[in-house]
Amino acid sequence: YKFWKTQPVAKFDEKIDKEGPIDSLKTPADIPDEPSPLLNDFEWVTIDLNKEDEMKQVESLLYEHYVEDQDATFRFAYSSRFFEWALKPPGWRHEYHVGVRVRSTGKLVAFISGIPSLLRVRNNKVPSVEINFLCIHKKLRSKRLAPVLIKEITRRVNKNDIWQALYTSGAVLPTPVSTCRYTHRPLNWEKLYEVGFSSLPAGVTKSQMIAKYALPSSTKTPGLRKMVPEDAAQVLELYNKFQAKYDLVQEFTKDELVHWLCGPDTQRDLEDKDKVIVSYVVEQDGKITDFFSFYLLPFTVLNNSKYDRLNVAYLFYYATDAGLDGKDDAVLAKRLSSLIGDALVVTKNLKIDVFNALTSQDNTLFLKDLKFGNGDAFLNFYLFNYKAFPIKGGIDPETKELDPVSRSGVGVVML
Ligand SMILES: CCCCCCCCCCCCCC(=O)SCCNC(=O)CCNC(=O)[C@H](O)C(C)(C)COP(=O)(O)OP(=O)(O)OC[C@H]1O[C@@H](n2cnc3c(N)ncnc32)[C@H](O)[C@@H]1OP(=O)(O)O
Ligand SMILES: Cc1c(COc2ccc(F)c(F)c2F)oc2cccc(OCCCNCc3cccnc3)c12
Repeated sequence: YKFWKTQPVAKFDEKIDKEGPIDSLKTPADIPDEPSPLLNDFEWVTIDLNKEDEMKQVESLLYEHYVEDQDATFRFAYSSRFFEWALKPPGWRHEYHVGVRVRSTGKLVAFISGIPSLLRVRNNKVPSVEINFLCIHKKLRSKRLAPVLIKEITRRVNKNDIWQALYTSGAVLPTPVSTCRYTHRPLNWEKLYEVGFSSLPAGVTKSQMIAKYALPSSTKTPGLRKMVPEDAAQVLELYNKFQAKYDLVQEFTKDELVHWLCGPDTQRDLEDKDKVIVSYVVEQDGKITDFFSFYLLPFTVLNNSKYDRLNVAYLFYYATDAGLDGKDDAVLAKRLSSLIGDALVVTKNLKIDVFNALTSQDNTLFLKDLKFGNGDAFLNFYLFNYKAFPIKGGIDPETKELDPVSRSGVGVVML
């Protein structure tokens, strides 16, 4: 850890006595006005995501060079439409969209991004940024460029008097504040089998697997309907009450909640199947008692003769007033199984192939019941320049199996 050893992050197995910033003596005046030097052939740029061609360049860089599964069978296919949502929430800043170009050709070869976020870590409010989409062209890997990108976005963020960050990664780095497990609920099992994601257990036929994952064609929750921006005040109140139980939470203004759950203004009138974010509420007697949301982010299927794309939905934020008294988990589990069960029906009808969820939030209460299978990968949550006691990730630390009893303290969902 030649780079991470030099950063204000908790060292591995470091015992901490209290929670809070690690470095807290700097002010923006201490921060350099200039970026670190790059190798001569390269130059720093601020990407202007309001320019279609620059948005396209970010999309293309990540389309070819972003996160793959370890067998290099699938790669995330983030689109410009997704970045309009993920990288331009209320309060977004151009300077947090950092690129590296080849000086002579202008080719974009690296990117890293940040968005402003007000975190709550247990009882402390932590103004921060969420760092995501760190990507270096495959031909420029293992040249220590990642630390340079991380230092540059840190410099730009510090200049604005922000000193903490939240990020996730499959990579193991010093030091996760929480670790969650990937889980998957097949919707189109046959396609998952044909692309090599799902396997056929011994002694089971394909039609038995297809029957196992069958779903009703319509939802069952009375009062379930699509969310509209006018619902935001009630949804925000419900979200805040429901998320109060978690240790790591992203706090939203009403405008931020509308952005994250209803999408950018420009995408409001799209059909659900073309949206990046889909949200539903349950309204009973004029009162919103529940909501759920999921985002749509496909995978490119690498070298498969029949399919080149996998349609994936990811569970995003949800809440129900069934769980607010915190007394009876059985009532909460039953309500969530029914609610998220309807989310499966909605995504199946949108021709989604698999519905993904982490073991965060209250998910371990319903994952088994709804036939989510455990993935073989984990997502680590990290805080930059902030010491925090470990936060439960919904899995048993030893066995890595789901932990429906102590559940998770992670309320935030990263894209
Ligand atoms: C206050 C504001 C603070 C803001 C900043 C907060 C921190 C944000 C941190 C970033 C959050 C990102 C969140 C996401 O986007 S996670 C998604 C990351 N992107 C991908 O996985 C896409 C495909 N992979 C690549 O593009 C490259 O492999 C990347 C760019 C990932 C590394 O490039 P490369 O493979 O060419 O390596 P290197 O030679 O340049 O550098 C090697 C050094 O980099 C450390 N490394 C490797 N992978 C990661 C990683 N995912 N997070 C943090 N550090 C990482 C590694 O431990 C080593 O350091 P050390 O072991 O020597 O110490
Ligand atoms: C990613 C991901 C997976 C992998 O899922 C599949 C992989 C291959 C498939 F063929 C397939 F059908 C999957 F569903 O299952 C998940 C379950 C819950 C949440 C998941 O990802 C949350 C979004 C992670 N942000 C992207 C990212 C990923 C790694 C590091 N940094 C950022 C995932």
